[in-house]
Amino acid sequence: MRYISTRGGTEPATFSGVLIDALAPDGGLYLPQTWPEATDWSGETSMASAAAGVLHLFAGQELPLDEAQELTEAAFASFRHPDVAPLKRLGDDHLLELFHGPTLAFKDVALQIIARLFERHLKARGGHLNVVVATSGDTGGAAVAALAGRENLSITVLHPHERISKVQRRFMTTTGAGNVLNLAVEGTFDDCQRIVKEMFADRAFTKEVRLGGVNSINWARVAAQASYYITSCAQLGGTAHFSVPTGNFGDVFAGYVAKKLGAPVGELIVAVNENDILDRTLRTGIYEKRGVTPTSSPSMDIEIASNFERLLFEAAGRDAGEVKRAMADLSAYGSFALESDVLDRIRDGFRSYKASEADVAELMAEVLESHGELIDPHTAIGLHAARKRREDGLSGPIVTLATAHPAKFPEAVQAATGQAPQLPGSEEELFREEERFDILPASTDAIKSAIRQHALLLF
Ligand SMILES: Cc1ncc(COP(=O)(O)O)c(C=O)c1O
Ligand SMILES: N[C@@H](CCOP(=O)(O)O)C(=O)O
Repeated sequence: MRYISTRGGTEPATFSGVLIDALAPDGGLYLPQTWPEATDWSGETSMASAAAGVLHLFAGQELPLDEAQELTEAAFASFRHPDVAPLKRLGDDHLLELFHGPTLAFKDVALQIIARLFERHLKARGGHLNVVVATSGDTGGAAVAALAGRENLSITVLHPHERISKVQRRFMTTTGAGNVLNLAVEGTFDDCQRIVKEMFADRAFTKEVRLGGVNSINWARVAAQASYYITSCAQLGGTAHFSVPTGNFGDVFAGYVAKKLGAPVGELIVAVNENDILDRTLRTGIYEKRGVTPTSSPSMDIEIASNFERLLFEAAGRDAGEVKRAMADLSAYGSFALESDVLDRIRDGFRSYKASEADVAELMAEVLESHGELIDPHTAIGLHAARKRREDGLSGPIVTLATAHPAKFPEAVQAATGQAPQLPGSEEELFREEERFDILPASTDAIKSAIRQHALLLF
């Protein structure tokens, strides 16, 4: 299996190459050169086995199946639930709980795997890697939990200053590990992501510090996340639709990948908060930036949905020219227009719904009252969209991805429900440990020099 860039400017790369590169050298995102033949996943109810199967499919002999299985079992050993991602029934709704990992969000699934893929790669090839990650709250914590203290790896996390929850921040800033650097950027998540992409675009810098990435720009992230779509369909015994709380479009794109691999994934519902750029795009065909508003679901306060580029490439018949045109328009004018045939192809598999802040609070309260369960604001947005879609006539099971534990957003959950969510287990220690982070302007040069200094201390 080889990988190509959505912008068409790179030689086909190997799975390891893509794992280490993260972003393609031409600024595009990697995708398999061709999709593998569809597989029958109907018996695949185990997360470790599904994830191993997917990784082996995409890596081929670079990661034999038995080694992949060992790796995914080790990755999920720290999860609090024996099923890793249990599927739960709530009246007419299905919730896929993806928050039983070390940092209580779905990001743990792929990050625990990627850390082990990196370690395996560095053991075989030598050298070190300075990982950089942009976060709107959850990827950062999951990456820190997965990489803190690992040999030959360092991690720098950029989060938007004062735009994430305290619990999210503490997951990143309290490890005390020497290989972790936290930078609070005076800007939005989109600024953090832009800075990461600008650093990757500077090939001299990338080589100098051996830059690595674990955001969903990294193909291995998206591939690993396809596994829970596969296990959900297997557990439900056939076709399932999915409602996905969406920001950077990585998770919902993983559903598209699972479908490409042969899993009976039905419709993919893009559930968004008041930062509704994706909903507007699916409705009008115009992707247009209007600025980001802070909401009670901060992880989804995103305007540049990085992985939409992968879908655009697919829907445009893999025309890299079309992708380059759209991305150039986005940076020059803050918007781009989809051709009508491209929009039709996207609408063929995807629908979108937006939840207001009032919808989110109302639904959190209703779920507590009707089912005695607390859900987090991101999950509430997914559930809201699933219910709307059912009202609009979609039949068959709709699985809502429960992407975070309610205790990551205690203020929002308590304000909506009157109940304070409890952190499971020893995470309460989070509030005893001292935080370590520096505040920096949203300047790529300032971040680069912080990374250089950190790397010099370590390697
Ligand atoms: C809790 C939570 N829900 C939903 C999302 C959105 O996922 P994606 O960015 O893959 O669209 C995120 C951020 O990634 C998140 O942290
Ligand atoms: N919501 C994310 C934003 C980064 O998304 P990623 O999937 O590209 O890592 C977060 O919580 O950090």
